[in-house]
Amino acid sequence: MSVLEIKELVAGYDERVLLRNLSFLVPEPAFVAIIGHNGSGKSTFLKTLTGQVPYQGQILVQGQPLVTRAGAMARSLSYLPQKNNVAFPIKVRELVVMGLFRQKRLLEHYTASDYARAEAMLEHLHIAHLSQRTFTDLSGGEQQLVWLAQLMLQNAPIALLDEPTQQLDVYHKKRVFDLMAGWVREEQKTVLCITHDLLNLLPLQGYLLNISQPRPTLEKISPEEVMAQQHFLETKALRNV
Ligand SMILES: Nc1ncnc2c1ncn2[C@@H]1O[C@H](COP(=O)(O)OP(=O)(O)OP(=O)(O)O)[C@@H](O)[C@H]1O
Repeated sequence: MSVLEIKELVAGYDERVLLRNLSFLVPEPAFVAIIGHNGSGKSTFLKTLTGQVPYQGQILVQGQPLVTRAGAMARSLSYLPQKNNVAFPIKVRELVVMGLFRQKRLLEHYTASDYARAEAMLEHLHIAHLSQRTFTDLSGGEQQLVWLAQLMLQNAPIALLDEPTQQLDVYHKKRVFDLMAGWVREEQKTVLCITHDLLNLLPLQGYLLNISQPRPTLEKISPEEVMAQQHFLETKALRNV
């Protein structure tokens, strides 16, 4: 059974089709970098997978059509949007422990062992020192790392990430890509990650999906392929602008 299969997907907004006849198959757990020009439809694609955008065609998640499995979908997919606002002061550890929500019943309290798992995840991401801080006081980059900790705690088989390294410094960009690659390798997760940081992809194993291409397909990551796609993006303007 494949992890994710997309067949002839067409999606977009009123009057405006952004994704046309997109087809690809992720046969086994893998890292997939989704690249493309600004406005090419990368976020729209992840929103389609999370049921926020209407579509035609077929989306099979672990062999099952997306439409028929609204409840099950919550367990299969985790999603980190590009903008994720928190309007009230909350401690970092409280936000991270919420990653366990799938395993809880409504209004069930988080236990000491849940908090221990949240703290261990913060440790894994090297941000244990932020645990007691108020989330809204953190820098943009620190906040991104906290969201990543929450997402990883969700432990879904497929993680969808919309530019998770956008606000990070060069050290943390590299670290987050290493973490995602390790997650695929060691925990057999599938990661679909939107990024403009093509050079950070060079050492990784996995695939590129360039949404700006007329017929996007999964291309194996290699230095040559990364450079070819970088050249394509540098020299070709977005078609429908
Ligand atoms: N809810 C919406 N209704 C109408 N148009 C929208 C909506 N959301 C996004 N768009 C438009 O769809 C296009 C694609 O947006 P999308 O966010 O998917 O691009 P992207 O490839 O993720 O871009 P970026 O690299 O800049 O994040 C944009 O032109 C955007 O303005």
